[in-house]
Amino acid sequence: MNQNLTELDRERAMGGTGTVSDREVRRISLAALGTERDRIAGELWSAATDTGFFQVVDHGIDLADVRRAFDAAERFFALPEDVKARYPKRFNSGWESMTQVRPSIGTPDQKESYQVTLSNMSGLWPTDDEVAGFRTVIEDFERKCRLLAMEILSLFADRLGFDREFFTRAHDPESPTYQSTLRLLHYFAVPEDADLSGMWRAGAHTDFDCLTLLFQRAGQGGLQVLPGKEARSEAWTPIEPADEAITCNIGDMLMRWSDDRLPSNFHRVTSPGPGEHRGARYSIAFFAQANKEILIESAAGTYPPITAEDYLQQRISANF
Ligand SMILES: O=C(O)CCC(=O)C(=O)O
Ligand SMILES: [Fe+2]
Repeated sequence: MNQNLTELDRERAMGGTGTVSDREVRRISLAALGTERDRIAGELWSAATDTGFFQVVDHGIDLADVRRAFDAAERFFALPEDVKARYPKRFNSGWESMTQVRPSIGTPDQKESYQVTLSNMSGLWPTDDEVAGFRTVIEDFERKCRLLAMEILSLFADRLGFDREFFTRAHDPESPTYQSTLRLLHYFAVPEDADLSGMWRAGAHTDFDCLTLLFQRAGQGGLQVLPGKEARSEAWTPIEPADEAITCNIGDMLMRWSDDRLPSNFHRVTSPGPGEHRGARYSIAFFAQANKEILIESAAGTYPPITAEDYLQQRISANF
């Protein structure tokens, strides 16, 4: 059922350049999660309610696993176009190149992506001859990201008055209705003489999901964020990429579920400016998106209830 999504109106209004503003990017260590759960939950809640984004370190995903996933992604994107075209995007799985047009800016993101949604991968995995070991590495990384995302969401569940396993049940990977997605992203290198005016590597948007884990590589900057509460300021803060930190975004599903207590935040990826590094940029995002049949309800009635399936359908069709 189609509803008029306020998120789309918000996004359409966010196409300007805005300004750049330094803000503190909170880094939260998860090392003591076993013994200091309440303290860490408090730190995450405070960062998330203030700004909607934060970084986690000591998160339990080994750097070697992150590097293996990036290596697999680079080998996939290095395939000839006609090979990648054997695995075309189908809903939120498979490969696409320059087809995502954000409602904010109306021009295609200057990137290609390959998405993995476990319930919808039939015929979409490259063969071992094309990219050796790809499926094993990526499935393993998806699982590690999912477990971490569920851990972080369980800390929010406590504060929202949900039981600790609430989000884990809502993101069940064994179900054919699973729709959480691991997305590999490749932003193209930019030739010296290219005119980039009006072009974005990724136009301003909020994520459709509950929580995003975003992995960036040192030296490949460009991500800028705008805290949910300060969206009107259009003052964007660059996030310095670091291999060991995961940048976390609250997405719109969780904003709805929390009656806006946890604001989603706008973010975007700029094209290299004059004198900036023009090489390729790779990133990986895990989107925790509740299974299709799950009803996203806001207790105080800020939003009408909607199934996660309808919600995602509408957001995806506004982008592709
Ligand atoms: O590549 C990035 O740093 C951001 C990607 C992103 O925001 C997205 O795909 O939703
Ligand atoms: Fe995003």
